[in-house]
Parts: sequence; structure tokens; C-alpha cells
Amino acid sequence: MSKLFRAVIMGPPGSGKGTISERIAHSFGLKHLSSGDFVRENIAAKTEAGVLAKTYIKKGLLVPDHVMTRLLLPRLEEMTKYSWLLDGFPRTLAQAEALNSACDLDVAINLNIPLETLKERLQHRWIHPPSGRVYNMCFNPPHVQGKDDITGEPLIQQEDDRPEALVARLRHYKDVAKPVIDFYKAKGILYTFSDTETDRIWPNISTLLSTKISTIQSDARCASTH
Ligand SMILES: Nc1ncnc2c1ncn2[C@@H]1O[C@H](COP(=O)(O)OP(=O)(O)OP(=O)(O)O)[C@@H](O)[C@H]1O
Ligand SMILES: O=c1ccn([C@@H]2O[C@H](COP(=O)(O)OP(=O)(O)O)[C@@H](O)[C@H]2O)c(=O)[nH]1
Repeated sequence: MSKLFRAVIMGPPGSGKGTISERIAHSFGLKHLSSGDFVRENIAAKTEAGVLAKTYIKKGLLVPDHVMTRLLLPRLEEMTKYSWLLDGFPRTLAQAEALNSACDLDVAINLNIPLETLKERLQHRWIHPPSGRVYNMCFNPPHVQGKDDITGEPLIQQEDDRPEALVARLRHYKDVAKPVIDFYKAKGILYTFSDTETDRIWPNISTLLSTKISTIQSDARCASTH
């Protein structure tokens, strides 16, 4: 049995986490686990964590660490047989330490994208809240403007994607993300990518993951023959 591969992808709002996660999941057969999707599922299911999380999201806040960790770690336990990419978690050091106690990571991908690019992208971001599917009028528009490609249901723009809301979100992101970035740098698994275009970043991420995944599989083969 080849060793499983586990990775996280981090970056500020609009940096392309969701977009790149979909490409990684498709290209490498990893499960794409999105903390935002887990939150939305719990809100829709009116679980205790979902009801609590909704009160924070309505104020444009992050969900508290203990709620997020309680919501997320049981989902990871369902995934012990899969290689996965976790998108949107951890966002704080406490979350990174909780994740570290639950499983080992092979790679932490960090997207370092300029503010102007984030503003531009989020101004044109439209989402289908029930599914979390993401569109962009410039980068990947829906077939029918304002409608989700799969369900035809209406798309919305998130309040906190507005440029004036973004600066505050970014400042908060930088404050909480730095200790997480340092945590993974100290573990020697941090890989940072900086560019304004995902299409230019993608080949570098793809090469990194191809190398890492084939190394793990060849190590596993060696281990199984000794
Ligand atoms: N790891 C997390 N810790 C705390 N809150 C989280 C976490 N992940 C998601 N959330 C909450 O769920 C909401 C929705 O998450 P999602 O990632 O879909 O949106 P987002 O944070 O606006 O993402 P983006 O980075 O794409 O702008 C977030 O705004 C946040 O309140
Ligand atoms: O090179 C890119 C990558 C993404 N996007 C768009 O920018 C927004 C933010 O992307 P995503 O939601 O993947 O970023 P995240 O917030 O998940 O980091 C979305 O509307 C994407 O369609 C873009 O315009 N160019």
C-alpha cells in the first residue's frame, strides 16, 4: 500500500486556494477538503457547530478555533484511507497545532499574491453558496451570467469581497497567518508561490507535487520490499 500524501494550501482571500485546489485534486487524485465547504454543510444541517459558526460568519469573522477544530478533525478521521489537500484550514497557529497532533503533513503550499491582484479578483468573484462553486467574470465566467453552471441557481457576491472590506480582512489574515507560515517553515515543508497569474504558478506547484508524491511512493515501495 503506497504511503498517503497529505497537504494544506494557504493564502489570503482571493489568492486562488479554491481554484488551485480543484486543479490539484483533478491532476493528482487527491481529495479536496475545504474548510469553507464543511462550515457551509454544518450551517445547512443546522448542527450545533453550524449554528454557532453562522453567528460569526454573519459578522464577517473567522469561526473560533475550538469550534472550527471540533468541526473539522472528525471529518479528517473519515479520510484516514485517502490522500488529501486541505484548503482553508489551518488559518491560525492553534489550528495548525491541532492538525499537527492529528496527522503528519507532507507539504504546506503558501500563496503570496499582491494586494491589487486580490482586489481585482474579488471584485469579480461570484459564488454559488450552497455548493461553494466559485466564478469570476474575467477568469472563469458562468455559462449564463449570474447563474450556477450546475444548478442554474443564482450566484451572489460576498459582502466581505468588496474592496473596502478586503483591506481589513487582509490585515487580519496577515496577523494570524504569519505564525502558521513560520510553523511550517520550521518543519521544512513550506513552499511559497508568488505571482499574479494562477496559470504561471500552476506548473511550479504541479512539478513540486509530482516530485513529492513520486518520492513518497518510491520510499513506500522500498519499505515494502525490505
Ligand atoms: N480555518 C478556519 N478558521 C476559522 N474560520 C473559518 C475557517 N475556514 C472557514 N472559516 C469560516 O467560514 C467562512 C467561509 O469560508 P470560505 O473559505 O469559504 O470563505 P472565505 O474565508 O471568504 O474564503 P476566501 O479565502 O476564498 O475568501 C469564512 O469566512 C470563515 O468565517
Ligand atoms: O488566476 C486566477 C485565480 C482565481 N481567479 C478568481 O479569483 C477569485 C478568487 O479565487 P479563489 O476563490 O480560488 O481564491 P481563494 O479565496 O479560495 O483563495 C475567484 O473568483 C477566481 O475565479 C482569477 O481571477 N485568476
